[in-house]
Amino acid sequence: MFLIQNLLEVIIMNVAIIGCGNIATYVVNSILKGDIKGLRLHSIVGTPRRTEYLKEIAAHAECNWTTDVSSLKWEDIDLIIEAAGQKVVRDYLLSFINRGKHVLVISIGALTDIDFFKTVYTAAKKSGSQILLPSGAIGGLDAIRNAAMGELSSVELTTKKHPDSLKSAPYIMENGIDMDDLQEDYELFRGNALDAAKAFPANLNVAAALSLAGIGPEQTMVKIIASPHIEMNTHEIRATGDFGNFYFQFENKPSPRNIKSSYLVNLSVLRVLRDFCGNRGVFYN
Ligand SMILES: NC(=O)C1=CN([C@@H]2O[C@H](COP(=O)(O)OP(=O)(O)OC[C@H]3O[C@@H](n4cnc5c(N)ncnc54)[C@H](O)[C@@H]3O)[C@@H](O)[C@H]2O)C=CC1
Ligand SMILES: O=C([O-])CC(=O)C(=O)O
Repeated sequence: MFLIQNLLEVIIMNVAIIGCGNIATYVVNSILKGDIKGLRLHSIVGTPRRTEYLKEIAAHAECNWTTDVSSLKWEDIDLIIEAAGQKVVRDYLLSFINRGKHVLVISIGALTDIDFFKTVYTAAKKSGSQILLPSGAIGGLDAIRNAAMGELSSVELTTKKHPDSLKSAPYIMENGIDMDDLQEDYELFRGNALDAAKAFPANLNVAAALSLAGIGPEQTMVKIIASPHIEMNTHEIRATGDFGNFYFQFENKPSPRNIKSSYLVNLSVLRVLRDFCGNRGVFYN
């Protein structure tokens, strides 16, 4: 086993990271510190305003910088990490896969469009690409998937976040919701995971991940609460089926670089990348 581990670690993959925000910065730091053996930083794609900080920390890495995904040097890249938002997934994921690249997708909300998901899945089977979907800010998806092998009758997610984390969401803007003077919990949204991931694209990717593991985006029910006194990003999952029922509660610290995202997401991406690179000999799911 020890020998196999060492052999696996010799295989180095060139990685391109899209996004220069919280998750991208965490991943770049992890690669540069040697926390993900098997990955070499090849390219970083960022919007001009956001690249400066990352350029400082990656100053000594021989890394290509670009502001445009289409200008990546494809032939040298093995793995692409999307840490930029659902639009990037919708715009580019299929082209990555058709080129045979492996892709880690963190903005899973884009995959709630089932026709898009099927197209991506079919293309990946054809090209041999692996699509890595971290569980992100939640967990328990193994239990959801297990339960879905039988009759999984209901899956519900209740997400509670501070209004500051939610106020730039399209749903808030479009409905002119003012949360500045909120004194108590306020239910913002009740609907399915498909609509939740669209309405709160930077907040409800968890709903998408949960739904794809279980009974799908249209059947998975979501409640979103703005909570002015809460300090943690809280996600509660309830599921019922012929197995019985379960309840998970996640009380996540917000990431220091982005209060919208839980720090657990960064750890989840790190863990998936380590597993993918074979740094661990055991596959957990
Ligand atoms: N699956 C999950 O549990 C979670 C998923 N997410 C997703 O991860 C995404 C990233 O999260 P954070 O790093 O915390 O957000 P962030 O806002 O700190 O960073 C996102 C970065 O992507 C950049 N970006 C946007 N479009 C781009 C493009 N076309 N090319 C290059 N860069 C682009 C932005 O300028 C920004 O710097 C979120 O937008 C959200 O969709 C976030 C938290 C949990
Ligand atoms: O980080 C979180 O708590 C959840 C989140 O933003 C998302 O799912 O997009």
